[in-house]
Amino acid sequence: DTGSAAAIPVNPNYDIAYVTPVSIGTPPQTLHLDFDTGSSDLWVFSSHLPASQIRGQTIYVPANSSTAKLLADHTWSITYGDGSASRGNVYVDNFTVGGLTVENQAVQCALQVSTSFTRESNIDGLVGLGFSTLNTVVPKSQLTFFDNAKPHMDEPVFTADLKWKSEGTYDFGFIDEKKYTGKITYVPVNTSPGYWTFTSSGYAVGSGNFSATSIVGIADTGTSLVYLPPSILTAYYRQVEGATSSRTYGGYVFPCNSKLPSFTFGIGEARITIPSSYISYAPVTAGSSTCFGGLQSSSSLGINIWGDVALKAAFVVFHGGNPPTIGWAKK
Ligand SMILES: O[C@H]1CN[C@@H](c2nc(-c3ccc(C(F)(F)F)cc3)no2)C1
Repeated sequence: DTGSAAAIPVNPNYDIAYVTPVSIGTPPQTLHLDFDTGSSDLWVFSSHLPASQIRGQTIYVPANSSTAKLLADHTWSITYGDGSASRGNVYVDNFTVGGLTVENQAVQCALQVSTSFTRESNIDGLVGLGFSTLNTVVPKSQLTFFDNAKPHMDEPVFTADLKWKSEGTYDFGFIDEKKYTGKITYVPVNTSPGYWTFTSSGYAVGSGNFSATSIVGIADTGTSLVYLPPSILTAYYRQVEGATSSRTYGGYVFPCNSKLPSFTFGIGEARITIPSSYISYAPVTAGSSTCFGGLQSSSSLGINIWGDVALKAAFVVFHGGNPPTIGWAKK
């Protein structure tokens, strides 16, 4: 089996997150979910939520699905990197992404979501594509959509082709040669942390020399920006007129009309270059002439994160073989 579905920016001006249409249950209920390789819970806004916590999201109503079954006495609770959170109970139902169906997928129904989820009216929930060891369902943890689908897939892979301010694609079960140029460079993945953790071979700022240095980080489709060690940030932003690390805005900001260098990172011998336009991420507040950078410091996170600002510069293969690997190609 294979599947292919759109990755649609939730905001027309800034790539805060991407959502993908999925079908759940019988008859199918279509929701738009944020595919997140940095977590492993599949949860949705549901009919169990108080109306006060719903603001335009589409909800999943298990009672309206003839194939929904409650997973009795199972609950879940999750908190994301930005402090947003949700919790609830668990059903199993048919779950389809771009023509690829998993029967008896655990669909975690929200009974409570934090205000940041309520405010994000274009996200109806998340599909975790991390390793199933991170799933929060108790007393028995559940498998991700990818783990459930893998045995039925032509190849045990999914690919991310995210795009700057436009619609990209998530493919499941096959690698579309038309979506990239040159070759795909695969590197090992350390699955122990439960994320797609790999080691980049170094970086370069603009047209400067490549600095060969191992950067351990995660490929996280659910994170908007790139978070790297302070030394790399200093090397980058010292090339940007008027750039400062702002306590007010919680990161590097600069005048929106400043000229920005590109940023290149290494995958083995291969090089992926993030264009400067991706790094001038967004005005700090609507209409401001001060912009927030797409590269920020990971010093407060304890982990380096290659989020959407990096991922959308490449075609990325999440290969769920034994052992799993991650592949990067230019496009
Ligand atoms: O936890 C790490 C795993 N991947 C990262 C992630 N973060 C979110 C997220 C999505 C939507 C929202 C909200 F709608 F604004 F509330 C908040 C966070 N999804 O994946 C961080």
